[in-house]
Amino acid sequence: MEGVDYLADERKKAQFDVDEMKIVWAGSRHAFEVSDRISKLVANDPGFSKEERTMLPRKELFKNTLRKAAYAWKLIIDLHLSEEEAEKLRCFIDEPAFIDAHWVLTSCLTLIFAYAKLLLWAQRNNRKGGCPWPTRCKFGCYAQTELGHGSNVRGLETTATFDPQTDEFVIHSPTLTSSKWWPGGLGKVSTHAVVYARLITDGKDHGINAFIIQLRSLEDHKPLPGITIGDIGTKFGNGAYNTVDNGVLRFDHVRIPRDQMLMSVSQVTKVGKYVQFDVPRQLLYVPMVDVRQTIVADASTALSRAVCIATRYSAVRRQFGSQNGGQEIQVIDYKTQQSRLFPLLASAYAFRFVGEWLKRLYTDVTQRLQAKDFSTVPEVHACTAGLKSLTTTATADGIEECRKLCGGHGYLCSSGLPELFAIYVPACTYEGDNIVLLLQVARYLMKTVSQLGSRKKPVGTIAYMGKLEHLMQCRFDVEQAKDWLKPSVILEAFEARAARMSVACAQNISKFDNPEEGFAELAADLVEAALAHCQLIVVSKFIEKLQQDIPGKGVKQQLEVLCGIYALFLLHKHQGDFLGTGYITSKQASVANEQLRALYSQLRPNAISLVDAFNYTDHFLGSILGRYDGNVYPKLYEAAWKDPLNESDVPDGFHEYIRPLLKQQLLQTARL
Ligand SMILES: CCCCCCC/C=C/C(=O)SCCNC(=O)CCNC(=O)[C@H](O)C(C)(C)COP(=O)(O)OP(=O)(O)OC[C@H]1O[C@@H](n2cnc3c(N)ncnc32)[C@H](O)[C@@H]1OP(=O)(O)O
Ligand SMILES: Cc1cc2nc3c(=O)[nH]c(=O)nc-3n(C[C@H](O)[C@H](O)[C@H](O)COP(=O)(O)OP(=O)(O)OC[C@H]3O[C@@H](n4cnc5c(N)ncnc54)[C@H](O)[C@@H]3O)c2cc1C
Repeated sequence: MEGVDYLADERKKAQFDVDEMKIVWAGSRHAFEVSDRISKLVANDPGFSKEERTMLPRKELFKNTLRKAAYAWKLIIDLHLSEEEAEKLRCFIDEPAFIDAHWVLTSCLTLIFAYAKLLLWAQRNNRKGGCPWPTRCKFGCYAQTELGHGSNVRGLETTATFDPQTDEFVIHSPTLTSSKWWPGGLGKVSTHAVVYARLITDGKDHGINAFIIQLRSLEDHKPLPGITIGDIGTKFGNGAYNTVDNGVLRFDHVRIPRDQMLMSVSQVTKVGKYVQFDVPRQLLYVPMVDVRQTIVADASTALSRAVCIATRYSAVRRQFGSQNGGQEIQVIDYKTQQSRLFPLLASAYAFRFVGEWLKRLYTDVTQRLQAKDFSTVPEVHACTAGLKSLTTTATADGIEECRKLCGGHGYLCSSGLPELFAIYVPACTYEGDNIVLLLQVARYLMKTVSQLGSRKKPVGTIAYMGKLEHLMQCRFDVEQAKDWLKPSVILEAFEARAARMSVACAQNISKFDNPEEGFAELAADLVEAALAHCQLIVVSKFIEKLQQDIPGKGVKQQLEVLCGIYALFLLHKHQGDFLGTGYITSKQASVANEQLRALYSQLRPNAISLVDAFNYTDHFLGSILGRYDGNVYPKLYEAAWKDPLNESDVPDGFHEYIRPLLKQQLLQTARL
């Protein structure tokens, strides 16, 4: 970095080896090197400039995204980038694009293909030597959601009716509400789609299945006969997610060959016989599990960006307290600023580690699926659904909090925060609404509690339920603030809270004659119990990370501080749960808060270096407030003049609208 470093004094305060922390954040030395190299490649290439993105009209914006995607594609080929490098390229280009759904979702379709040797379509194409979907010469999207049906997948209306005469399925959108609505990449780019539709043979409805359907001509890109496609319209925020062509799609009796059904869970034979395989139907939902775990991994990236911006700016910004004409106080030194900012910094690290763990859990389940072992599917579904919900809600709220932490300047697009929020906030909705997903976790927990008496021992993330008797009775028996730093103490507190909340829900449900009615009535409590369970997972994975060998001067100590802040901040925020379930007393809660304040003070000198450890380029941050060198004011001033409104002193429309008003006012004044 060239020029004066206005944050140099802050950087000198660090009590740990920042370079080693960069490796912990990246996951490994290799991951760091790839990430560092690719982020610099993107930052130094004017082809990936993000300037003016928030000022472009939609059509120009979208065209620019197509240009960037094509350019990225060319780089991947010319530079022979590996999958890992290409994935980093996608991340650092930092522009949601039609291609995201293609990359993310088609990769898990590969899994379905690999798993299901039953896939006739794939077999046929392999025989010919051609490459079946997914391939880089076609663009795909994931067309599940409809105008009238999103969360309730079983309620989808699109039909796939088998015609044994021609050995084809007839794909149809019978109502307006059955129009596919939202799929990213569908509106203007995709040539193919994985379409979820109700399978009908011989007049019988067999529920939802997936089909691969060509949508557009590979010659002139026009929709194929019987297919209507378009973009669904401009979305929230300037720039932001408007780079993506979320689309609408209708079918008018479109015919596709029988072998374009994804026959991983069931099959339709040539004579129209429906055969269900001896595998769970939930395998059809595996793509959602895959994307959810990716979203968890991405949450730490989005949150850490916002936190990096807010932390650097909080060290630059000064308000009040000037003595004898000296400098005012850095806002980062206010305890209120620390109590809002540092838990977000700790959350970014916590989400990083839980994301790494979830990836391993997901890799494990994919290997098991190939060996036809479905035993861990329910747990992986609960973990991906719950952690997707927890991390995206906290990240979206956290980005908005960072905007507020930056005062008025945070509201400027040049702070990078409004666009980051607008791009990120739909993560709370896509790939499953966050409340709907927590209710899935709650179902899993209620099932676990109901099976506790049986011989089935709870394992994995619900293993703690196996010691329910102890967790229902134990009391927190330490008095000193520093006791709250012991991992065993923290863990037991979170386990007892989660277990007690689940058991209370189960007991209340059992008071209803109909358990489904009880579940519906108690849904709000169940969501809180599910959240408590998910928070326990995040805390326990952070603690597990600390049990590893972590090299580098002071690195482990900083992570211990962050872990303590994450856990004690949650304890403070959800004090009602911990007190209500009777595990701690109000005195102990207040002692925990005392410890939390002490941890904020320990973190303070390391704050800037802890965000430097994310190793983000200024290009990726896209924020004047978060600049590495802290040179905020001159750059804000300079940027203001680049706004199109400042191209002339007298704005367009002045002579047309304002001047006549001024004249009128002058006349009125003269008359008086
Ligand atoms: C890197 C970022 C890129 C970002 C790109 C973003 C692109 C966005 C794409 C999308 O948004 S795609 C569309 C995503 N849509 C959804 O997520 C819909 C949400 N709804 C659902 O997932 C499900 O319908 C449901 C709400 C989870 C379940 O509904 P329902 O109660 O009707 O149950 P069933 O469907 O009958 O399921 C019963 C049984 O199945 C288990 N289960 C549910 N989902 C899964 C799953 N994904 N994996 C494994 N198992 C699953 C569920 O727990 C039940 O189990 P049992 O209780 O019977 O044991
Ligand atoms: C940017 C973006 C990209 C997307 N990309 C794709 C894509 O590529 N492919 C695709 O198929 N889809 C896509 N989607 C659609 C997305 O998956 C759905 O919008 C999402 O699953 C939520 O469903 P919904 O819109 O039906 O919400 P709804 O279910 O209608 O939610 C509305 C409200 O009802 C509540 N609610 C719903 N059901 C329950 C319940 N059982 N109990 C309690 N409360 C409930 C919710 O919490 C929410 O508050 C995308 C959406 C967005 C915003």
